[in-house]
Amino acid sequence: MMLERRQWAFAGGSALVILSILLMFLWSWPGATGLGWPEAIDVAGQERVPLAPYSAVYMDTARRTTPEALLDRDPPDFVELDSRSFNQGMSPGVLWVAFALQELDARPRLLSLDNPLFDSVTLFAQEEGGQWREVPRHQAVAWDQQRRPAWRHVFHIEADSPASRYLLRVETGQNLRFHAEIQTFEGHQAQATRFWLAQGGYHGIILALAVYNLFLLFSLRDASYAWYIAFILSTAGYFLFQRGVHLEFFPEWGSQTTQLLMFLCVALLSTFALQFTRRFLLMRRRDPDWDRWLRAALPLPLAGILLHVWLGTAGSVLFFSLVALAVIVLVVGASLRAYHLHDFRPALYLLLAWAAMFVGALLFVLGALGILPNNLITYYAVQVGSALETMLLSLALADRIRELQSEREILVRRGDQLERSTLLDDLTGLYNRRHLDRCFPDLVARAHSLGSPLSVAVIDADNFKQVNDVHGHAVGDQVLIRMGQVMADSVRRGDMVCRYGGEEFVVLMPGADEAMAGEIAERLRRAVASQPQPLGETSIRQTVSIGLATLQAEESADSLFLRADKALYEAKSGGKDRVVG
Ligand SMILES: Nc1nc2c(ncn2[C@@H]2O[C@H](COP(=O)(O)OP(=O)(O)OP(=O)(O)O)[C@@H](O)[C@H]2O)c(=O)[nH]1
Repeated sequence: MMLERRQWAFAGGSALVILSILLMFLWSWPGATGLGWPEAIDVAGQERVPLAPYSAVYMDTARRTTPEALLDRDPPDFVELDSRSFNQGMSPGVLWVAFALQELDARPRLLSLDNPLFDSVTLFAQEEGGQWREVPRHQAVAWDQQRRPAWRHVFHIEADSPASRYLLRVETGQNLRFHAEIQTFEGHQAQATRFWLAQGGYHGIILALAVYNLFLLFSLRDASYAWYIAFILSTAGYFLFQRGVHLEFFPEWGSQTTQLLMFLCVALLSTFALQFTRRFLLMRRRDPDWDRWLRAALPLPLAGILLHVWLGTAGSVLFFSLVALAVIVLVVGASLRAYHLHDFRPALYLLLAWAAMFVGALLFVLGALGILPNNLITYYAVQVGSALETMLLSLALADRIRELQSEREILVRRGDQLERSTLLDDLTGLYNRRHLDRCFPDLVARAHSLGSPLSVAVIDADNFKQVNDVHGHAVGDQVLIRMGQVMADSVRRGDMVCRYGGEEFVVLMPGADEAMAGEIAERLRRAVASQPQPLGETSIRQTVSIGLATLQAEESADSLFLRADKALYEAKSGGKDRVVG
């Protein structure tokens, strides 16, 4: 019984929700209406007046080309739109904007649209007799000083014969979003100047950073610089085409070519962003799991270009929006992982860079949706975000080099330590036999080539077995350590003292002839004998026997060593605690 009541409640609730959605849908469904004219705009004394608040907007899915054809239908079949922000997303038809103008003041006016990428934009004015005529396009002076129709959809509203009613027709296969203003010539000029300043500033920053990082690429030979340059150039390319900068120089390119170039730039910048992130964060080595996802996403942008013809403009916009979203999720995820999981500090700059771009895009979208005012800040927000992103990425690269260098230094230091530890004797800290074997032949060769003397002493502790037997191995070790210190202190700087093994030592004396070597060896013998190893109340006096030999002409290292060893044998058999050589 309980279960049944619950089922009823569930069904009732669902029905209520579905009903309210249906009602909301019907409520918001725009009905067909006749063409209504909004209140006439009074532009007198104003430099720039936005058109949106003073206009009525209609969607004509039959895509009629003239006002006569549009108004001919009875009952009318076009639909009045609620929005006054000229932002319809992907357009299902032709947008008609109706507005009326009050008598103009003495200054001529222009109607200017900020989006240059529409397929066709026409302005119609109603004559006294009721018939419609096409308003001529504004002839602008281009970069080559030639006058030609403005590429930015600008219409010349004649001052002497102001028509009271106007119809603006906008047709496009892409996003139907624009901002329109009625401007004086001066207002128009000021806007154009600001536009070129902003574009010049943005592309200047990108170019400067591209050149700077190109130098770094050549000197550091790190592929992440190449991917960075490719990424910022394709991003700049996107803005160049999106803003219509190229149309100033190539007005014949038109909206279709521009659209394709924009898709190409988005595909390239997505690919380069992925590659840059993979390389920058050394993902193949440090985060292979996440790297697999980035690699899997790599072919997507290219596929979008290949599928472009089949997808059409609307499909391509959707496809590339999804690709861009996937790329953002992947690169932000990779940066977060690098920072949090692997403590890679440069990833923080990367995150800041993506955040700058994201905030810029958000402001732009909010401006476009009419949630924020559609002003200079929101209009240029993406480009400002992109410029900030570019600079932060450049900082990220610098920080990364510093981080990698310090990592490398630690490795080198560790390597040095390792290298040193393989050359030194564990017990005494003197050089070990391996180092002696490596250096001895080199020193002999150098002595021969320079004609300088070289002597070698082979030293053996006397009766050392007794020390071990009487006092134990640990005390024996202490005696060996102390002997090593005393020997190292007794020789000259540049002489090399090695522990050859057990209680046997070797001293190489470059530059020491027979006499000098004898002096050094005698000093060493005396020093060892006169500095006993303290042991509780008493001490252990240790002596050494030394065999000496000095390099002869063309003698080999082996022969020199053998002679010194023989001399040691003589010193031992001669009574120990002496130098023979
Ligand atoms: N404590 C200690 N003893 C060592 C070490 N290496 C070798 N010995 C000892 O040194 C002693 C060498 O003894 P022998 O070769 O008989 O020579 P000796 O007693 O010094 O006699 P002579 O060389 O003839 O004067 C042995 O008892 C070895 O165990 C070491 O690293 N530590």
